[in-house]
Amino acid sequence: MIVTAKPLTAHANIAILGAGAIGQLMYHKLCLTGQAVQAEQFNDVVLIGRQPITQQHKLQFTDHSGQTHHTTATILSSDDTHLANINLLIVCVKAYQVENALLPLLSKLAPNCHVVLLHNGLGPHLAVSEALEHYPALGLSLGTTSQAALKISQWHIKHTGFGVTQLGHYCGTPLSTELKHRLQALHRDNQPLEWYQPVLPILWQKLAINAVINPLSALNKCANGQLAAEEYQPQITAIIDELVDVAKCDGIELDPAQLLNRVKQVIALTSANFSSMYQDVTHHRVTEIDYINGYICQQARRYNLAVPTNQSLVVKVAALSQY
Ligand SMILES: NC(=O)C1=CN([C@@H]2O[C@H](COP(=O)(O)OP(=O)(O)OC[C@H]3O[C@@H](n4cnc5c(N)ncnc54)[C@H](OP(=O)(O)O)[C@@H]3O)[C@@H](O)[C@H]2O)C=CC1
Ligand SMILES: CC(C)(CO)C(=O)C(=O)O
Repeated sequence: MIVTAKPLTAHANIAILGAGAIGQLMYHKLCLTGQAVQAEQFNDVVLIGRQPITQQHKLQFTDHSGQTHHTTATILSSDDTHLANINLLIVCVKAYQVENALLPLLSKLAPNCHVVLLHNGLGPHLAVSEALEHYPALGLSLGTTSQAALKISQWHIKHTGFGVTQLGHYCGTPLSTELKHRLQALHRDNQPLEWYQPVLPILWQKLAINAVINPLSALNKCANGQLAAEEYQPQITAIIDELVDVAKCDGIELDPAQLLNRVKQVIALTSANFSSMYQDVTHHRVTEIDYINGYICQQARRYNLAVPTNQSLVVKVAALSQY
């Protein structure tokens, strides 16, 4: 199916920062309706890339049924004046890229723009919410997705995994009902979009999943499913127990037994997957360890808690990343 985007107009009011795998997935999910006639109605989305000038690019999206869709997207440069029209900005860069990518944009967005952070790990929301204090009409929501996408080439992605996208308000002006409704497009292929208030407990739960699966799979060079083996269980329990203690000091009550069950469930559900950290290490890319187990350690320091298991995983993964 070919959907032709109109040139950028004042109607373009949703921007996705980070034109990578998840950024392009969100773009397609927000734009494509399966019917060209409707697709034009949803031509209000642009991507923000690293290019110094705004460009139009042909994108390809291979959906879960193997069908490839072609669209033309506007890739906005980070100093395009059209940023002033953006009232919903979905940030889809890696956790360690959020501050550099987002903070310089804040003064250029519509004054009532709502920002949504959608990355693995935790931590960038602290710096972002501090920066938002200078922009009282802006708002911040946080989220996480279990959808997955693979970059086939720079402008071609494949939808590789299904799952829930979980979002919730964090600070500033809440997301308008109209934009919330518009985000329901993310749910169009029956993958749940869930709203949480407060959102942090759900993000800590996702953090637990990543804090167990990502470093253990990277260090043991194994698929997620192998972590069900008996030999990993003491370490898994220790990672979770430490995380639960830190979260408690942060005001988040988590049930360690429930969390352990959830982690085991995700290990089983994603048994054939190689985690993103395993893949980052294999391809000599920077990992998100500082925002996963590293975030647990950072918060533990604030509360004078010892988290030796998480600390040793941070050190070991950092050492692995040097080769
Ligand atoms: N891929 C997946 O299936 C899943 C990913 N996630 C999470 O989603 C987040 C994004 O992951 P993913 O999409 O895979 O990562 P990618 O590296 O594919 O995408 C990030 C994109 O952001 C771009 N970017 C970085 N900094 C800037 C900047 N300053 N200005 C403009 N663009 C910038 C990157 O460009 P460049 O490449 O040039 O750095 C890249 O295109 C991560 O936290 C990941 O853990 C969660 C669930 C599944
Ligand atoms: C859930 C999990 C562990 C799936 O592989 C993931 O989010 C990741 O790889 O980063």
